[in-house]
Amino acid sequence: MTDIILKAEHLKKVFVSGKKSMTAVDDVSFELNRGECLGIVGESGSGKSTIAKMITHLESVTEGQVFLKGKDITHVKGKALREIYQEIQMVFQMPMESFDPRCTLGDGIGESLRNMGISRSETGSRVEKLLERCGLDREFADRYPHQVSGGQCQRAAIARALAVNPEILICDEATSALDVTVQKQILELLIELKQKEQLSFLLICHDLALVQAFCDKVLVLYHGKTVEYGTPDEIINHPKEDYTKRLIDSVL
Ligand SMILES: Nc1ncnc2c1ncn2[C@@H]1O[C@H](COP(=O)(O)OP(=O)(O)OP(=O)(O)O)[C@@H](O)[C@H]1O
Repeated sequence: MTDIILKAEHLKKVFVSGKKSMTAVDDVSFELNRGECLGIVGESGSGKSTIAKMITHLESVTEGQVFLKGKDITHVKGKALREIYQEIQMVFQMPMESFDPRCTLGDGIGESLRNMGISRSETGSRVEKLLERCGLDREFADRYPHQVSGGQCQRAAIARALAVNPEILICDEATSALDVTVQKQILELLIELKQKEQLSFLLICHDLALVQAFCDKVLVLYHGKTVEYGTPDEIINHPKEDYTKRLIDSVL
């Protein structure tokens, strides 16, 4: 039996500004199985990040529902919302910008642990383990964001996301700002986390080669609507819709 960890049903987001309204996401549904990766692809402005933001409550949901392990989390607040933050973490495109330049990477990675009341020494040893899990030596804990490369900083950002032991990682263009070799190394890290630790992923990206290598299912968005939803082989090698064909031609 498949174990559905995250499910979206008929998600809709309308942004309202004065008298104008704009539908960014329109009737999007998907399922993410535990230990799998769902890729969300589509041109700029198609609504990919808005979906991630609705799931993580950075944006409210206009219509539809989000279920985490069967529980409706669409409108939860307070303690229940804090629990969701522990289960679902995000990794963004610009790792340098996501760390405070005045703090060491170790401080950044350990912040959520200290907020949970974990002692400084226990936090320190957990940070070292997290760094090692993400392929960085423990001495990186003492470095500042400007003292590491983009790839190392992204590893540290993944370590920070993993600190609260989440079950789902949402990677929003997490490798886009990195050069090709480093992208591959980060992808290998994500594959390891998926295979060894049964982490589940939502991968928002433009890179269909990455989608092919890493995703179990793919959702293609166009103007906020689902164009296709299937396996990478179905979507990339046998696209049914013209939009998907054009998208593939433009990036492969
Ligand atoms: N807070 C907001 N207020 C109004 N409109 C917004 C807001 N956030 C996003 N939008 C609009 O919603 C649409 C979808 O944006 P979104 O960021 O989800 O696209 P995307 O597919 O992630 O794009 P990209 O690949 O460029 O990051 C865009 O037209 C965008 O301008």
